[in-house]
Amino acid sequence: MSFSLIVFQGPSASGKSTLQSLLGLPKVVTWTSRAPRPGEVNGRDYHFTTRAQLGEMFHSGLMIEMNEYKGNAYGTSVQSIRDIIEGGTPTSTVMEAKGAAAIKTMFPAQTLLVGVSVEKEQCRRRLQERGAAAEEIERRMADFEREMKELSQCDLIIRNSDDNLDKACSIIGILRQGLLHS
Ligand SMILES: Nc1nc2c(ncn2[C@@H]2O[C@H](COP(=O)(O)OP(=O)(O)O)[C@@H](O)[C@H]2O)c(=O)[nH]1
Ligand SMILES: Nc1ncnc2c1ncn2[C@@H]1O[C@H](COP(=O)(O)OP(=O)(O)O)[C@@H](O)[C@H]1O
Repeated sequence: MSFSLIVFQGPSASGKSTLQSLLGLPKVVTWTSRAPRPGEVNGRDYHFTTRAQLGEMFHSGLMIEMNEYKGNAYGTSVQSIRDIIEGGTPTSTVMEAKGAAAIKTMFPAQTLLVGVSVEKEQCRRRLQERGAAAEEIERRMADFEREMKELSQCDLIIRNSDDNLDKACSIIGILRQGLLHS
């Protein structure tokens, strides 16, 4: 396996960040206009910024892609992806479907798109447990079916249901072995 960029894609609370952490590779820190959640750290979880600054960066050619998700803007810097492709050290990131497709189109041979699937009601419960407000939960659940369909663009799909975490961990373990020892 010669992939240098692993992109996790899936509905909100499907478990993208959980599987990304289990994979244990360096992470691309992307940019967002959304407010930090409790416990999130600027520069570690995201570069938190304003929509205006993100737009300026995009129009100055500093961003490889910028996409909208549930009323907030998200984007990946050109430099962060260039560093990975040139450096060759496997690195991971999480993205919504359009950004993931854009990166795959730009770097097809280096990018592995990993879809994360889950049942709708489990997803809703996880969002509730994460302490999201009811309105926020409904906003994030509104496109659940579409987001599940969009997983068809992925190279592989990991089912991360409540009863399947062990198997999901095993798949991530195999993936890690393959990425680090190829
Ligand atoms: N296109 C794109 N999507 C991103 C980027 N960074 C994060 N995302 C995606 O934006 C969506 C919302 O992320 P977030 O607000 O952290 O909520 P989450 O869905 O609970 O992880 C998720 O699908 C992320 O994978 C980025 O740089 N570009
Ligand atoms: N297989 C699983 N079974 C039960 N809970 C899970 C599982 N995977 C993730 N979670 C929990 O679901 C919540 C959302 O996971 P997270 O990785 O933050 O999702 P995402 O990054 O897709 O928004 C977290 O509280 C996480 O601990």
